[in-house]
Amino acid sequence: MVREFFFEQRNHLFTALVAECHDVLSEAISKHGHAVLLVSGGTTPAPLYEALSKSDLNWKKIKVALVDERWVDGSHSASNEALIRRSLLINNARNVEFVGMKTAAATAAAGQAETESRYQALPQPFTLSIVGMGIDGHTASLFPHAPGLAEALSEDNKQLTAAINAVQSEVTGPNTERLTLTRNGLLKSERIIILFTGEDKLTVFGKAQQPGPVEDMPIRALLNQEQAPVELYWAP
Ligand SMILES: O=C(O)[C@H](O)[C@@H](O)[C@H](O)[C@H](O)COP(=O)(O)O
Repeated sequence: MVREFFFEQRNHLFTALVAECHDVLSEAISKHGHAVLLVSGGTTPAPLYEALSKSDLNWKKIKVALVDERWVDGSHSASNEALIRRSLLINNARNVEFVGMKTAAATAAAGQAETESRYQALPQPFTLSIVGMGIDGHTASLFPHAPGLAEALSEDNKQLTAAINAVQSEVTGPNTERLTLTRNGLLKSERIIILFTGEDKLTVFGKAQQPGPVEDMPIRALLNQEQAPVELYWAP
């Protein structure tokens, strides 16, 4: 069951979402002495990250890691690590511990083992994962019918991360080589927040909430489960 939070304006959405992220992370620090925030890339979340970077959280107690990454260098315009460094690891959050996914390996598949060991070293459960959704129903880098998807979605796959080659997707652009949290990696979060905007994506999300193959709309992996509470934050 997804708790849905709809807003008439995006600025109202981001104001509310910053407050929730602040409360969730603060509560985790109070309870566990630390918090783990997993963040996605894309064009939507930067206002959230910029506002969150100014909040008075105890950032020394927080680890930030990626939900997924395009297999490009940190200097590349498509790098999610670069997005996070310029939009979240600034202001009060400028010194927060950050765990990236990209390694020196030539491909995501070759780099996955090193990235997996980085993520296995993160405290579990993760506190909060912020994920987006593409118009094709993907989330993280779990793209419909992509090579590597079945393994990444498998309930038997205990790996936290997987390599995906999103060659079929019409939304990835040239950066099809991806490293992503798996279904089970995502469900290690105490809370998952799905963040997207626009009427078109809301229509797609409504379709994803209907019965159908998870391979057709991989965001269904987050909807058809009882392990991690999921919230949707949406505005037009
Ligand atoms: O690496 C990425 O691009 C993201 O992790 C990806 O999963 C993103 O959340 C969706 O593609 C939505 O992207 P937009 O916010 O740009 O629509």
